[in-house]
Amino acid sequence: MVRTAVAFCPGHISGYFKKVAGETPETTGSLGAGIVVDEGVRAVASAADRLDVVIRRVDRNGRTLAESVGAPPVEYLMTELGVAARVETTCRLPIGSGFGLSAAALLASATALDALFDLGLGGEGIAALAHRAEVVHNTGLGDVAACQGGGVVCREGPGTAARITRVMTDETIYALSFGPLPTPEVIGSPEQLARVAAAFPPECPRDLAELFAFSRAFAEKSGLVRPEVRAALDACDETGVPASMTMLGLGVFAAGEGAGEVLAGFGELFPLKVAHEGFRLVEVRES
Ligand SMILES: Nc1ncnc2c1ncn2[C@@H]1O[C@H](COP(=O)(O)OP(=O)(O)OP(=O)(O)O)[C@@H](O)[C@H]1O
Ligand SMILES: CC(C)(CO)[C@@H](O)C(=O)[O-]
Repeated sequence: MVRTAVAFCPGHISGYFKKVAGETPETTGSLGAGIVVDEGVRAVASAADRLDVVIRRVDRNGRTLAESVGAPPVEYLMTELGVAARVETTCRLPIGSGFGLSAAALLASATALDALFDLGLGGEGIAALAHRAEVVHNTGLGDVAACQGGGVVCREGPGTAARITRVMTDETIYALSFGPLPTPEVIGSPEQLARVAAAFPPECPRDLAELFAFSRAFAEKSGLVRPEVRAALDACDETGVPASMTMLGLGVFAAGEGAGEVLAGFGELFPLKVAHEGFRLVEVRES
């Protein structure tokens, strides 16, 4: 009999953020706001005699578009937990493009490993471990905290135990990606982080409209907007579509009437719904 555990975690589009450097990974993270979206990462874990991670990106029909082996943050989870497993992750959205997939992969993988080995971590323990893995590997700051639940989220403190407010909406979010913007290059640069901090809006958005307004002002002031993103943002401005840049990726997210039509002209469009819940166990099966 082979026992496998399956878990899922939604992705997170960060609209704006400010790094908070604490004494420990647990007290390090970010303040900011974004949208937890219904596309994310599915992880399947099964016991193995060595650490084995396979990453798959698939199309809408489940056909494999790309596959790679190895993921240091996920391997870190297993080392910290003292377990060996094969973890296969699957996602539809592009990795490294501002959809928070490293965090989603960590939360889904940790949830699956916890269930596979009956570790009894609990939701808070899983989130704390995943957050530590992100911070240690410089692959994110606030996405794990955000993906503990759904909604339009505002994080008011660093780490997974800080205050987070969530506003639900049924609006469709349209996103597209022109390619990756390596997260470590930005959050590992004191100069870039200083510009980000100077651009940070201190208040939480009360609704989706304010999230776009605050995010766009942040994107412009932070100096992170690249030419390909600029062109798509200009097109949205011309048609009155609220839009901003996905942090941290070369991408755009928008909503409202005409958003899909405007962005479709720039590349592969990802229509997304706002997730109503965060990471979760899907099933444990013996076969
Ligand atoms: N789907 C995945 N499955 C397993 N590991 C992943 C996955 N996505 C990312 N990772 C791991 O996290 C590392 C950093 O990913 P990265 O932060 O660039 O992606 P992202 O989170 O999608 O981007 P962003 O932080 O801009 O939202 C990758 O090099 C990989 O090791
Ligand atoms: C730094 C970041 C934008 C990377 O996705 C995100 O982790 C956040 O909002 O803290």
